[in-house]
Amino acid sequence: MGITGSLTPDQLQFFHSQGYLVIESFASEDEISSLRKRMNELLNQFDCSVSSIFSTKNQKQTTDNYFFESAEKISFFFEEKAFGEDGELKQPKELSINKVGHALHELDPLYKEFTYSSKVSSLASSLGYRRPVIMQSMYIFKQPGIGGEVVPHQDNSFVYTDPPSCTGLWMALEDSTTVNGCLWAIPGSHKNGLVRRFIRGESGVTFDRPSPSYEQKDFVSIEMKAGSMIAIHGDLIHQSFENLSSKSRHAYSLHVVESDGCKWAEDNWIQREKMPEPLYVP
Ligand SMILES: O=C(O)CCC(=O)C(=O)O
Ligand SMILES: [Fe+2]
Repeated sequence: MGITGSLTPDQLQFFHSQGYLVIESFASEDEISSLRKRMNELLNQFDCSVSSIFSTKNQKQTTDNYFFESAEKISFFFEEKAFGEDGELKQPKELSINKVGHALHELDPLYKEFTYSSKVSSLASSLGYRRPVIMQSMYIFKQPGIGGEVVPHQDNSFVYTDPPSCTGLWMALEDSTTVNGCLWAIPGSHKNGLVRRFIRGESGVTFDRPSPSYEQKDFVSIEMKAGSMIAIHGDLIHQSFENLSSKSRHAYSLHVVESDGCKWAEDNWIQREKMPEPLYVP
């Protein structure tokens, strides 16, 4: 298909030594505003009053099913702190959603166009993918005041193939700073391997091991301008803090895996009838 890589040798060297790489101005202002506008339309169409996530009977089962089914849908997940003690939203739904996922990149034409664009393919090609498949997409809001923390983790724990092959592609749709909850990572931590997996079993999802504890001093903050993309090695330890500021921190996040010679794990939380189309084939 003639996909050529877009990264320079210096950029690749940085990625391999540090476990991440920020690519500035990956998306244009027009692309960012149209992705944001489209998300606003999707949010307006979302009727949370009829949503099954408000059901009180069999809450765990309902929540688990909503999560599992989101693998092939455009589903909405609330911020934990979105609700008051009365169970009602404390602010409008647009300011209550934590994320939208996990098949946005396949089902929404605009998100699909961006995800399957030559720039995303070139980036995947640079990173060495032969037959890359985007297994999940998320629009992450990190809402003002209530945007929840994301505890230290490795993306390979959630998006596992044998051998591991996940890379996170996370694009800032608004400036992301230490004030509104930017990403933090332990540079080089991808060299220490995968520490645990997130497994789907009979009674839901669990981690197979407890999390190690990490020292905050080992993390560096990764501030990014709107339109910048970060590629995150699947074994890199990264996190983000709660957003207590008055500014949101929207991002579009993709997780890509190799489908040529790497096997999707049958105990990953995402199980699909049909794998998504690869970005390109060898
Ligand atoms: O958006 C965040 O704060 C974290 C997202 C993340 O860890 C990911 O997309 O892999
Ligand atoms: Fe992550």
